Amino acid sequence: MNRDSEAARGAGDAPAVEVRGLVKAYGDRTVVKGLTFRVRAGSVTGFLGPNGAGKSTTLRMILGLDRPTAGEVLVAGRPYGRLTEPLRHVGALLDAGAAHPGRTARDHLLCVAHAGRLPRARVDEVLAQVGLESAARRRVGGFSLGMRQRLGIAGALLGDPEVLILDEPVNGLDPEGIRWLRHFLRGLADRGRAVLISSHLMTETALLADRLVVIGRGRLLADVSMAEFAAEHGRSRVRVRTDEPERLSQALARKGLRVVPGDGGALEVYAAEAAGVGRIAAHEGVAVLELVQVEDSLEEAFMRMTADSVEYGGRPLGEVV
Ligand SMILES: Nc1ncnc2c1ncn2[C@@H]1O[C@H](COP(=O)(O)OP(=O)(O)OP(=O)(O)O)[C@@H](O)[C@H]1O
Repeated sequence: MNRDSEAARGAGDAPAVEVRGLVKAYGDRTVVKGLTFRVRAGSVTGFLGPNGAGKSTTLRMILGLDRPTAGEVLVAGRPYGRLTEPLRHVGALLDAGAAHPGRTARDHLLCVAHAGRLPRARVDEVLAQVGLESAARRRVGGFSLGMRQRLGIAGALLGDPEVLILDEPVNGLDPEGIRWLRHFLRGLADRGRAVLISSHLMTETALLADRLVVIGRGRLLADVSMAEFAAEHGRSRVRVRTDEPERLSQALARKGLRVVPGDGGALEVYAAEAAGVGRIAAHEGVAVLELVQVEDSLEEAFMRMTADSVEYGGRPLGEVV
């Protein structure tokens, strides 16, 4: 049986990564506080949280680079340290700047393959997979950030792993690079691999992931599909502008709608439909100058969800909710 069908067969069985009650304390400071979540085969999971939420610490524990204070992580059903051929189970990109600048891309990957006792033939395969064949004999020092990301991903793929973990993979990628990454990761997931990508930006995660694990201050805030997150947290409001805002505001409030002042003298009406707001205005005899249905962006929903857990955050000006 080839690895693709093996991995596909794994989909739906045991989770590719299982994080159970994970805790990490540095001295008297606990930065990961009882995290439990799963990363499934066949999906791209976004691991999302504001700066300092504990993402990198968690990834390091998944990869056996840091020891949990409590709890455990299982990769393919076992702790990382008990995997006999770890690079065949999980590949990771934690720091795209890790390659020696004086080495060529190919030599860098040959070193990684050698250290991991992986076949040399994989080097040319992964270079082709990430589209770096033509740059294989160039020194890494001259690479753009996007090329370094591709090289880092190539390194993570050397063992043809079931699980791919990428820390902030979008850093340095231009829109074309992001598009490439989306298709690339989707392709891996479609072939039954589990992909976990960390980020502190919802917009870029939404482009790449079909599942979301959101953390804030070391705690789990959500473990949902992208579609569920959008359905639960995307909020709809109506922006309406009139030359009699006071009167319209009172009329809307009488109907039980929550109204707050918006930009440029407009009113923001929460949990409302534009047609309903238009009818109330007509009934009140107030001229409507602008009437727009506004959907909250996923980024706004994410920021609201993590508002209490931003380490060095300030309160946004004009907060209306
Ligand atoms: N070796 C360490 N010793 C002490 N504190 C640490 C150590 N490593 C991380 N921390 C702290 O743990 C917290 C979580 O850090 P971590 O790097 O895991 O967050 P993150 O979510 O990856 O953030 P970012 O998006 O900024 O990379 C931070 O407050 C950080 O200062």
